[in-house]
Amino acid sequence: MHVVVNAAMSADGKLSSRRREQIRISGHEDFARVDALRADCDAVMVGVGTVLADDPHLTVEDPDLRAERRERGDSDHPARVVADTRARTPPDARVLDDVARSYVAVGETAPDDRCGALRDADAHLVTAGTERVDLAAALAELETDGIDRLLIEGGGELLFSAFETGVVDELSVFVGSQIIGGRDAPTLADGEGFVDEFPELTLAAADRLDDGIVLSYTVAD
Ligand SMILES: NC(=O)C1=CN([C@@H]2O[C@H](COP(=O)(O)OP(=O)(O)OC[C@H]3O[C@@H](n4cnc5c(N)ncnc54)[C@H](OP(=O)(O)O)[C@@H]3O)[C@@H](O)[C@H]2O)C=CC1
Ligand SMILES: Nc1nc(O)c(N)c(N[C@@H]2O[C@H](COP(=O)(O)O)[C@@H](O)[C@H]2O)n1
Repeated sequence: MHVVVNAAMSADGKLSSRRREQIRISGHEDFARVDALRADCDAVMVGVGTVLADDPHLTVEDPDLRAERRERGDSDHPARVVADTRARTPPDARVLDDVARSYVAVGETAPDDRCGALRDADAHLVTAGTERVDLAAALAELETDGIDRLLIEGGGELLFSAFETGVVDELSVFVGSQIIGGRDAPTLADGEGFVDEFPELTLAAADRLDDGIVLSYTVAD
């Protein structure tokens, strides 16, 4: 599976504020770039923290991009995937609506009643890991379902795990022109943090967009 990470961060590296509410960091051009990235993927993944904070939809906005997907035999929208160990995704979350296929990756001890409620909402459950969703195992399971290209959009906890697990092939990050600040505000990679063996990136491009810049990297194996 090819895994692309995309995020938007402030000039001081924050994905949102300490209130963990969605903040518009990207401008129109960057949102259009993200829409094209989504359209190029088989699935878009976020952590349950982002679902609870933002209630995202994770679909493709541009009708032309949807038409191109149909022309190549794909559904209008990529599938949505939530990493959610304890099955906390609300069954009425937008990410579970019927416009696209939805997966929730849960842990082995996720409560049966909450898993049942997610199945009732037509979510496809993938079970992997105990303390936290085992990303490598979950992604391997998704690959058997035809997901070959995955976009992970955040938040900071999930992105750290993705880098820690070594599943990321590419990173693109829009750096906006504002300061958000806050020691508890989410950053691109939160989690425990690395103390050595830092994932190494190769800068492939730096493109000015809106009032910011998109940095595109490949990730060393
Ligand atoms: N600017 C941007 O581009 C973006 C900003 N955001 C912002 O980020 C914030 C949310 O980020 P954050 O709070 O870090 O939440 P995340 O979306 O990263 O979700 C984290 C949660 O996912 C669950 N999870 C399951 N498996 C794993 C795993 N293997 N590794 C890590 N987490 C796992 C955990 O909950 P559990 O243990 O219960 O499973 C964890 O607490 C919001 O404020 C949102 O607005 C989000 C996306 C993009
Ligand atoms: N690319 C980007 N730029 C920003 O400024 C953002 N705040 C985000 N946030 C992410 O987009 C998701 C919302 O998706 P929908 O519009 O609902 O499809 C949100 O949950 C974050 O993942 N992204």
